[in-house]
Parts: sequence; C-alpha cells; structure tokens
Amino acid sequence: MLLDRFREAKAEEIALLTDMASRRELPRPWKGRRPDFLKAIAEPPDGQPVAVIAEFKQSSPSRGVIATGLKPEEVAEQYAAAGASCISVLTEEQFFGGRIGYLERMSRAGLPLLRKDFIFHQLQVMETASTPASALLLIVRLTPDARTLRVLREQAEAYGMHAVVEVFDAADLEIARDSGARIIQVNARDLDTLKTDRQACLDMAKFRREGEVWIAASAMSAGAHLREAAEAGFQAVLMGTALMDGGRPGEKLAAILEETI
Ligand SMILES: O=P(O)(O)OC[C@@H](O)[C@@H](O)c1c[nH]c2ccccc12
Repeated sequence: MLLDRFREAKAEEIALLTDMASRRELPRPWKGRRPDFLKAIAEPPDGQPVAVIAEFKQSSPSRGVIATGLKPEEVAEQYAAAGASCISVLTEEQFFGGRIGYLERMSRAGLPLLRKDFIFHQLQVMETASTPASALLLIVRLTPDARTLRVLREQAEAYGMHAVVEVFDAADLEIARDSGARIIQVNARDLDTLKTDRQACLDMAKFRREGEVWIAASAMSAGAHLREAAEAGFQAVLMGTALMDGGRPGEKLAAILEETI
C-alpha cells in the first residue's frame, strides 16, 4: 500500500529527529509571524467562488516529474499575484521532490503556507513549528486514531499553526470529527490507489457541519471545478498539478480564476 511506503519513508527522518531531541538539538520554534491560514480560506476573496490553495509540487507518484527548475520563492510571488489565498508546499522529498527548506523561501510572499507531508509524530509537528508554516496536513488514513490526531492538532495549535485533517470517505470523516478537527480536506485522489473521483469528493460536502471549513483537493483543473466545489459547499479548493504543469503556475492560476468570473 502506497500509504505504508509513505510512512516507511518517514521512519529515517523521525529517527533523526528523535536523536536530535535526545541531545536537545531540535530546531527552535519559528519566532516570526504566521499569517492566519484559517482566516485566509474561511471566506473566498471578492469575485472568487472559493479560496484557492495553490500547491508547489514538482513531482508525484501519479504523474512523475511535473515541473523542474522552478524557484519556490518566484512561484510563491506568482501565486500571490494571481489571487491564491494560501500556498500548499510539498516537503516530502522521495515521492514528491519536496524540501522542508522551501517553506522559509516561500514565506517571503506573505501568504499562509500549508506544509504538505506525511506527518504522524509529535517530533514532525515540532520540526514544522521551526519553519514559518501556518498549517500542516494530518491524514486520517495515515493516523487512523482520533486521540493521536487530536494530540497532534492541539500541539500544532499550541505553536500557532492550524491542522488540516484529510479524509477520503465518511468513515475517515467520523474519525476526523472524533478528533475535534474543524478544517476538513476531502481528497479526490485515493492516496493508496491514486485513483481520482471528483464527484465522490464533491458529494462528501453534504456532511459538512456549521463551523467547519472544508477544502476540496486534487483533480481540479478548471474554473468550472471551482464553481462546482463552491456549489457543493466547499470553502476552498487545493490545486497542484494543473497549476505546476507546463512550468508557468502563476499564469495558469490567473487563467483558471478568470474562467470563474
Ligand atoms: O495535483 P492535484 O491533483 O491538484 O492534487 C493536489 C493535492 O491535493 C495533492 O497533492 C495532495 C492531497 N493530499 C495529499 C497528501 C500528500 C501528498 C499530496 C497530497
């Protein structure tokens, strides 16, 4: 199962963090301002059907290499200029070509950053807190235990970050709710099979409760997809491949937002 491989890929990193913690050498928490992620996605900007979380992802298991040679700081500025509300930053190296160092480089554009990685250990939350990230991703399928999800989310919040809890189906949603999650991301791509089902993702919004903020993620590539997500009840959409493909992510985002008017 792909999620097992993702988890295994983190084992070495967690061992390293554990060793650093034992020597009291963990990096200190970021002292700078963390732009508010929840505030940025709860309300769509004027003229947009949903808030857009634009992703920086250079490769993926489903697509292989998507874009190379792009400078993270330049893409962050392009996304900010094109109307993104936040930026999702892949930091997982092996499967997605990410780097944790991208977070600081992209923070200068001033948008809230969501750290996209396979996080299921408290030391990984501490590591994220040493970066300027405003939010991090927790995946129910990776941590199918409401108590652990709650501990990790509350630890992130103690550092001034939000936790986005990712679900695929109603069973995952129940665990997310038991953990007290309020920011729910529905992934249209099953991270085990890599199959995408945008309609199933949109249908999940019927379960949204007052006070929750919901993000539709994956397989979105057109203005119509943003409008459909808004009509289904989502507050935000997360797009990656459709923007990074072709190497001009800012222009792609501007064109897609233009289609929604
Ligand atoms: O490239 P897409 O189809 O627009 O998908 C973006 C994003 O949803 C996807 O990268 C993602 C969603 N949840 C994740 C968890 C880990 C890694 C990646 C992801």
